[in-house]
Amino acid sequence: MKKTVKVVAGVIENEKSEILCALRSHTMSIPNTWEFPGGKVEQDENEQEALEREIYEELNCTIKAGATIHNDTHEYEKFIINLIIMDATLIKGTPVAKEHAKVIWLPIDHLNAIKWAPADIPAVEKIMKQNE
Ligand SMILES: Nc1nc2c([nH]c(=O)n2[C@H]2C[C@H](O)[C@@H](COP(=O)(O)OP(=O)(O)OP(=O)(O)O)O2)c(=O)[nH]1
Repeated sequence: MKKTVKVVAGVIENEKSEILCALRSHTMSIPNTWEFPGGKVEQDENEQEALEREIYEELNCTIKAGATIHNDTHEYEKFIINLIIMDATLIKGTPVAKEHAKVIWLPIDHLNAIKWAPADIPAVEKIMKQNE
């Protein structure tokens, strides 16, 4: 049976209404695809805590996790992901790619110009639709 992995990811918006997008490196799982930064929820932490921890570890900045905007499952070849995407507010610092190949800020109406991890596609469509 495939394992289900619970992953939190953040939609971080800047003052120009651009969204932070992160490129998974060739050494990561699901390589060379774009994602909302975040990661797996560990035991003994809630979803907000997990997101705030992951963003600090991966991007060296402090965020406050907000409302959940997407919560769905997607079946990959090797595992099932429960992807929970939350709004996030940058509190301190500037995001720096410590583990990703790079990070970029994209206007919402350009989000579909990059190749997203398959589990993210419905969320990207939802975010773009809400912005129309
Ligand atoms: N952070 C994040 N991960 C995502 C997204 N969409 C998506 O399919 N994923 C997948 C990629 C990874 O397989 C998993 C997140 O785990 P992780 O960020 O801790 O990745 P990792 O490279 O340490 O994981 P792994 O190699 O041990 O599998 O969820 C997303 O938007 N954000």
